[in-house]
Amino acid sequence: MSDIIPVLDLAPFLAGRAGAREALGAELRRAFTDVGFYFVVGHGVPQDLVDATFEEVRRFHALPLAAKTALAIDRHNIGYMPMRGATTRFNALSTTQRPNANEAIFFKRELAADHPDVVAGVRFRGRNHWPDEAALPGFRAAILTYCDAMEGLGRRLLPVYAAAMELPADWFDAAFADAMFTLRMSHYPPSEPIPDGPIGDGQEWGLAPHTDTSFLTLLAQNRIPGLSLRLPGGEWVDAPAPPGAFLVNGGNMLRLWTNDRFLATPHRVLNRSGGERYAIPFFMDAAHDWPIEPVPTMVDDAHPRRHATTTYGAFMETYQKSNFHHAMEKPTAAV
Ligand SMILES: O=C(O)CCC(=O)C(=O)O
Ligand SMILES: [Fe+2]
Repeated sequence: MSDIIPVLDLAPFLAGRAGAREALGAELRRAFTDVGFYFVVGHGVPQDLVDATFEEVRRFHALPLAAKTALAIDRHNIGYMPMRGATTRFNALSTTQRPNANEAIFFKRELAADHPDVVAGVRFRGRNHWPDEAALPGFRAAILTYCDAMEGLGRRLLPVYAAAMELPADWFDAAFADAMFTLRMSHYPPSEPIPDGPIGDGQEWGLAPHTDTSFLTLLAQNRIPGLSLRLPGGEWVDAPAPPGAFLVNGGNMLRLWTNDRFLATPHRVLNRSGGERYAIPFFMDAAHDWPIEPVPTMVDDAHPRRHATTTYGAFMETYQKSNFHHAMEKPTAAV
């Protein structure tokens, strides 16, 4: 399936086979030490659901622009971000100050109007912006179903992450009981040559090189290529897309939890397919106020603690200001 990216089969673990969690944990640890990406198969998510969600992202972006801009992205980072609405600035990898050539709509956990966090205006705990049911029948229900399936898969993976860190199986359960998550539904038009420089091999980036912020990113396999990732040796490789597998990686939050012992591998998108490309990454993190710090098994004399305790809310506030035009106070230098 892939020579470079390890493939983890969840089926024996989900069937309750003795020793399966520990065996997968060892594979996961190797994946995050050597590559920073892995495929998961035997995950229990029906392919029909993935196919249906790709169809929904295509339907959404085919709406008239006015219907999309009516759902404009807000301070919770929920809603529609227009084409070239973000510039990757947060990390030292970025060679560009040029905005990314994609548009996207972001959804988070569906919260009721009377949820205490909504009432209190807690940042990143806002309400989703849905298109009119008449304009896009069935869209909301389909997206909620996909988010449930992704949250379920993320949750099923947590005991394996605990095994990879030599922690008890339930170590992450409480932290992720009310997990933060974001479904990003992106549209990348065919890449355009740019007149004034060698960025992206003379093309405009669909998404410039970046690391994710997440603990866990679940990326449904794409029939349209365009994603590449940077191996620890510095070489960029195109991500293969085996059918039925999810491509999984971790971001800055996983580094925080693991005291920088697990990789957050850079990746980028350039849509040279000649057609439209869509993607539906699902990002998962601990609850909004959960204290996030290096787990005890990742700190020792040889690996002194490298991060102060933070929370999703505090971390993301800083990140958003640096990268998303709608959240910016002033342009920030790369850090
Ligand atoms: O479009 C893709 O395949 C990946 C997107 C991605 O890396 C992101 O949204 O963070
Ligand atoms: Fe990413």
